[in-house]
Amino acid sequence: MSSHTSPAIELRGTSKAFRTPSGALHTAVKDLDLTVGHGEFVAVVGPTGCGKSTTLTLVSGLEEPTEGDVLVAGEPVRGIASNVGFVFQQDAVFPWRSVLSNVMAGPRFRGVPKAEAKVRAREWLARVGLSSFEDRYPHQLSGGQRKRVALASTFVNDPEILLMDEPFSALDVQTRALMSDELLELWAGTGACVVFVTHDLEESIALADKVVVMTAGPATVKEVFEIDLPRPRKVEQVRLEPRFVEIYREIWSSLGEEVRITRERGAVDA
Ligand SMILES: Nc1ncnc2c1ncn2[C@@H]1O[C@H](COP(=O)(O)OP(=O)(O)OP(=O)(O)O)[C@@H](O)[C@H]1O
Repeated sequence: MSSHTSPAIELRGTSKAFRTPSGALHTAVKDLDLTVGHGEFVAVVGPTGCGKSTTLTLVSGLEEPTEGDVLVAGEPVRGIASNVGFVFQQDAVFPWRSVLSNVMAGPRFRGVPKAEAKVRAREWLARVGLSSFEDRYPHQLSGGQRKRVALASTFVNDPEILLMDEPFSALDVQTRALMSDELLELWAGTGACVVFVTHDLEESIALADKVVVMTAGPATVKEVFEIDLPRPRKVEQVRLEPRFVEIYREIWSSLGEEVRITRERGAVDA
């Protein structure tokens, strides 16, 4: 039974090793301890290839840890749970379904009657500003609009946990800032906790309550920074504040070191 006295997500001494095609073991995540509270927005930053996505796949139940525990609401993760939503870099939309049908799909799969699923889908389409696009197909939308469909399709299922893996990295800079603001607005009303993986330190500070810096691979938590910027935030405004710049410098001095280690390894491997 899940309990609100337990954190939303807890990884304890978690490791994950993959068998490579040559038969060797590759450790992607090692002795990782991480706690995410209910309703908390946590961003995870780290050098490329360090194990950020693997950490998300462990929380999602798509992969099992080799060692240690992965708990959601105090219970070990077994398979993909229905209270977890995902948004990835690639838009997880059905190309053959209209916008409305895409947003209805999650509730329909969960057994919600068609009429009710339609009402809920329309509510979320209104919130992401796509009411007049409900009959369109994904290929008839811009990248930002497709991302809004993906967000509506995720939030319509009332997820308690939202896992996001570089969701906005394929978007242009302006659309990216708009989507970040929209995400904050959508999230604010839900009480869901978010784990948001990104390469972009500015994005992580603008969005999150906590920024987790991962080490050069295998991933483990190096440092956790509390982001004491007030909410509600607008990403384009908050990044100009002196406190933002201070936090950026502080985190970069930790993250930059791991990025350098990763680069130097790359130079040696080359
Ligand atoms: N299924 C797999 N089999 C073998 N190795 C894997 C597998 N999945 C990931 N890896 C390896 O584990 C390491 C961590 O990968 P992961 O995708 O978690 O990193 P990341 O930090 O998300 O990377 P990026 O920032 O570049 O997206 C990498 O070296 C990757 O090659």
